[in-house]
Amino acid sequence: MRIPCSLTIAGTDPSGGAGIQADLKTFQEIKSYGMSVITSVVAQNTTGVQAVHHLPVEILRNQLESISSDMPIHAFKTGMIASKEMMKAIADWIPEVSAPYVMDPVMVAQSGDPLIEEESRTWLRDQLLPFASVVTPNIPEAEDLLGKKIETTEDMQIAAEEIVTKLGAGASLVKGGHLNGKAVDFLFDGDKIHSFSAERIETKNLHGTGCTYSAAITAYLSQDCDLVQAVDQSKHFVTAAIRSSFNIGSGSGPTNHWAIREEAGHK
Ligand SMILES: Nc1ncnc2c1ncn2[C@@H]1O[C@H](COP(=O)(O)OP(=O)(O)OP(=O)(O)O)[C@@H](O)[C@H]1O
Ligand SMILES: Cc1ncc(COP(=O)(O)O)c(N)n1
Repeated sequence: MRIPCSLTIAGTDPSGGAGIQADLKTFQEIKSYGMSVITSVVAQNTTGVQAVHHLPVEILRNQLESISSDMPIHAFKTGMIASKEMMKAIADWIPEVSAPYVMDPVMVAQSGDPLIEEESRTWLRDQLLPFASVVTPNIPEAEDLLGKKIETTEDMQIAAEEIVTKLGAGASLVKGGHLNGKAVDFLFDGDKIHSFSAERIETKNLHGTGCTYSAAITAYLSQDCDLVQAVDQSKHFVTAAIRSSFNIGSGSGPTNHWAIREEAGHK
C-alpha cells in the first residue's frame, strides 16, 4: 500500500497554531504521513513574535538531504523562508524531487511582525515561485508579488491569473481573508478561474489559517487529488477549523485542526 507522504519546509510556532506545528497537525488529520524541515526557530505566541533564530543554511541543506535520500515525498510545501541564502538552498534541492510544490509565500505574521527579510522578497518571486505547482498568497502578499493594489474580488481574480502568466507559477490561489464580505478565494489553474467561498466567521482567532490551508492542500495533493479538488476539500478543512477555533492565549488564538473530524462525527 502506498502511504501518502507530505513534507513542510517552514519556521516553527511553539504556541502550536501556525508554522511547522500547524502543518504537521493538518497532515495528521488528513492522513498524510507528515515530515518537516525547519528553517527558523521562532519564539512566538498568539500575541506576536518575540524572537527569531535562523538556522544555518548548511543544516537546512542537511535536513533536505536527510529526507530526499531516504523518504518518499508525494507533495511538499514551503512557508517561512527568511533569507535569500535559504531560498537558494531550497531552489537547488527542488529539482531532486518530482512532487507537487505548494508555496505559501509567508512574509508577515498576522500580528504584523515581518517573517522574511525585505530584500529576499524579490528572490522569492523571481527564483522560487516559478517552481511552485501552486502559490497561495493572501491579499497583502499578492499585492507585494505584483506591485499593485488589490481592492475587489475582480482584482483578486486578475491577480491570480497574473501570478501565473507574468510570474510563472503553475497555479495561483489568492485568498480573500483580508477583504470584507464572504471569505472567498480564487484559484487560477493555468486555464480558468475557480472560486471557493464560505461564510465569514466573526472571530479574532485566525492565527495560522494560511499555514493550515496550504498544509491541507499539500496533504490532499499527496493523496493524488487533482488541484481543484484539493483546494475545495482544504477550504472545508480551514473553514471548519476557524468555525471552532480556540479562545486560548490572549491574542489571536489558534484554529481547531480536528474540527473536520468532529463535524464528520468521528469524535
Ligand atoms: N473570518 C473568516 N471566516 C471564514 N474564513 C476566513 C476568515 N478569515 C480568513 N478566512 C479564510 O481562511 C483562509 C486563509 O486566508 P487569509 O486570507 O486569512 O490568509 P492568511 O495567509 O492566513 O493570512 P494571515 O496572514 O492573516 O493569516 C482563506 O480560505 C480565507 O478565505
Ligand atoms: C513560522 C510561521 N510561519 C507562518 C506564520 C504566519 O501565520 P499567521 O499569518 O497566521 O500568523 C507564522 N506566524 N509563523
